[in-house]
Amino acid sequence: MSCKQLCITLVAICSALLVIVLVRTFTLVPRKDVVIACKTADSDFIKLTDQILKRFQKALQIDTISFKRGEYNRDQLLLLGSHLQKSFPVVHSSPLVKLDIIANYSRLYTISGSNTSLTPYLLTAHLDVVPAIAEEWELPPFDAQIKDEFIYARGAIDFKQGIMGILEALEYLLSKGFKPNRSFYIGFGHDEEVTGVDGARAISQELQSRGLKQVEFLLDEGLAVLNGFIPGIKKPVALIGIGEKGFLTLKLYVKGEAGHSSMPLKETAIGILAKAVSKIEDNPLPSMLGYGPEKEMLEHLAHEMPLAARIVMSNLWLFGPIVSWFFSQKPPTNAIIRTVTSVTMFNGGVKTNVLPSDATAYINHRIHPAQSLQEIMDYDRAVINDDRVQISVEDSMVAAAGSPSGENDFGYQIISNSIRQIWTNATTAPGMMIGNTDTKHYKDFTKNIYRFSPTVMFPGDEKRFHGVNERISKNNYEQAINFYYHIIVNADKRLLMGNTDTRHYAMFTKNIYRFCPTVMFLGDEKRFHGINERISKKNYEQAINFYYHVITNADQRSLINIHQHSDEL
Ligand SMILES: CCCCCCCC/C=C\CCCCCCCC(=O)N[C@@H](CC(N)=O)C(=O)O
Repeated sequence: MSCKQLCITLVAICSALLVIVLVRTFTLVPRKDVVIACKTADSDFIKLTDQILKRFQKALQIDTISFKRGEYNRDQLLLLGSHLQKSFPVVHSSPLVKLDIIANYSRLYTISGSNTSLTPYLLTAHLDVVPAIAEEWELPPFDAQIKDEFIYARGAIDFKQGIMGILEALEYLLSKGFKPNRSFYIGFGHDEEVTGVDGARAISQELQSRGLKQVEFLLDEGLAVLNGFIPGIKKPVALIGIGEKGFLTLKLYVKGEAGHSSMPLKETAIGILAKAVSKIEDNPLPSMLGYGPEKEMLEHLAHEMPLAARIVMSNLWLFGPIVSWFFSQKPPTNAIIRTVTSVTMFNGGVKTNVLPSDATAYINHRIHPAQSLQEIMDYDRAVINDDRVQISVEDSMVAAAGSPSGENDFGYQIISNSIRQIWTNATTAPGMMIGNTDTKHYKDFTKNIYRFSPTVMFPGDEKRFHGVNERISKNNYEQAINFYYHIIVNADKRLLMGNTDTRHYAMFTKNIYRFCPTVMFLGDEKRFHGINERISKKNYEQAINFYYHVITNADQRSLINIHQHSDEL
């Protein structure tokens, strides 16, 4: 090949790449329905009254701690149960609501809708919390005191705002005479923090034993309304978890030889294990960017970014390695691109002058959906590369596949629209839940599983999960209640509203109307996208005349000149 031919080929390749890059950059724009913003002045806005605030604080003061599987504060769970019972009298006395206590502490509410042809949906949350080291907190973790408009308490964002928010919304709706069309379930597990095997699993079994085969969608705790977490985006980003990382907890064990510390061996069990753990920390797993839900997330968000970032994020096939490096720099973004590794426990030795007879460490991996448990085990074994370290699986779960997040996916769009009604300046996108939830116990009921917590977060707040100073602002708790209100109201519809092309014109006007000049009788609705779609000749004539009048009427300067027929002029 001559030099000239080489140059032409290179220019052709670069031009082709440029075209692909630009086409992707400007065509990846997600669905945006026109939603009616929820305003504090709305007649159905649920205001955070003193009473509502007090019962939330009371729920937070009850320390429903889970310690390990089967080990949780049973008395406190019962106390929380009676607090819910007292706080929501309408919910607990409504003929539309049936409550079952499952496995002694978990709660399953069945809310009966009038239209049995609609598939029910499921809202879930958990009653338990993780322990808290009180001395490290600014305010005591189980007092629920308020400072600078924030309520500080263990469970404030994980996840008693969900429990109380859902019940406040339902109490309000029922007290206003709400009678749902679509049935729904509310499941509150009591041991989510220790994998939900006693609570959520039992709720799921109860639903199965009732013959429930399918739910339309499931909404559980999950990602949040994030401010400043995603490089390049200033506005809040509400991420809806469509997938969930798996986990793998490995036990590393080294058998040593006890003896007198005055005559040490070259290496002790603790020393051998420390080296293994150190190698694990020094060798993070590779980035999987582009192979899981994070790809969809970045492609959804690209159009919100400045041009350079937009080009990069729309074309991960080309710029993946740069983005991987960038995302690796901070724990929250690092968590979404790879399987992460945390050494969470290390035990060895019994006395200062005794050589340890053994040592144990636990490694907790959160697994990216593109990787298998076996791959991670093999990786660790190769990195440790020391047969004296025995590796065994303590617990595991494979990652959950991505739930649908398309333009016509009912559950996803209901959640996305409800979010945008509350956080009107937020953009929504599918994401990957980096922690684990109770959703694993419900996966047989639907592939439409979504994980979203109505929690507003700023950088640094992620450390409050299971950490110190967990808190929620009063305003955010009010938003959480109203978010669940809208979920219940929106999900009660049969079909997605705004399922038309109008969303593509939303930027031009807020005056968007949807009407078909079609005469319908009961039963005709099945003809839409069904069989025997038809229109009468007369109706078609009416349709023509309807559009004639739309055009002539809209041609007026203002409403006063509207007339019925031209012969009336
Ligand atoms: C670019 C986007 C970055 C994403 C940033 C995420 C910021 C933080 C948002 C949500 C964090 C969610 C993590 C909390 C998990 C809460 C649930 C939980 O704790 N589950 C337990 C359950 C268990 N024992 O299996 C868990 O350990 O995961």
